[in-house]
Amino acid sequence: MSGGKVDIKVVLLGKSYAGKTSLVERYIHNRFIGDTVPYQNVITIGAAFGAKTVVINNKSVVIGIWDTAGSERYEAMSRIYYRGAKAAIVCYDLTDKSSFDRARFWIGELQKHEEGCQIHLCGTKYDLIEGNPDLRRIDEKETKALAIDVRGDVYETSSKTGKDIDKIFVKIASDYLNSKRETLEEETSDIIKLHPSKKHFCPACRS
Ligand SMILES: Nc1nc2c(ncn2[C@@H]2O[C@H](COP(=O)(O)OP(=O)(O)OP(=O)(O)O)[C@@H](O)[C@H]2O)c(=O)[nH]1
Repeated sequence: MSGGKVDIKVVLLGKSYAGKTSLVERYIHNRFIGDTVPYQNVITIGAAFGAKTVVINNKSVVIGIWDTAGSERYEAMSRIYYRGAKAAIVCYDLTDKSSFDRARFWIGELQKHEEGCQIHLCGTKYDLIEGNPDLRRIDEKETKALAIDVRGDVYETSSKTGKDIDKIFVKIASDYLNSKRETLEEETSDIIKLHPSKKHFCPACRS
């Protein structure tokens, strides 16, 4: 997709190496480049943009995804990219405790500056802990508590296997459609209040 209208802006935030680019690659192109390309060749500089159309109940939603650079060197730039985002996927590597601290940092930023942005928590690299639970460094209870705190969802994904990646974007698209429907319903009820039916004011009808 190129040059088309985007319905909803989504931003990915998180520590460098947390797996943000891999998540977008899996979602948009259904591929995992990790096994074939050395990490130095895929490190994000600034930010990257991609888009995908989701269809829910015959309704299309174009999701525009900003994949920000995790390196602290680009922190100021990442702030520019989350402006106006309707949803944020805050990523942390399930095998790296420090990546969760960084996720908390980004959540604090969003809460301070982007009130209207729905936050989703995303633990990455689930495939690594699946066969070896000892590698898990981030407690599920802690992430669930944080998700309740931010009124968002928490996902544990793998870009290698594709686990739960589509789910995040389907949820974001459904939330968008629901909020659009609610707005339409509110507008319709305002119109009805402003323009009550003529019948109500018809003297002949009162008799
Ligand atoms: N096993 C496994 N490795 C992953 C997964 N996701 C990402 N990786 C690896 O983790 C490393 C970092 O992934 P990236 O997607 O480049 O991380 P990033 O968050 O975009 O990093 P920056 O661009 O520096 O912000 C790469 O070597 C990936 O192959 C996953 O689900 N499973």
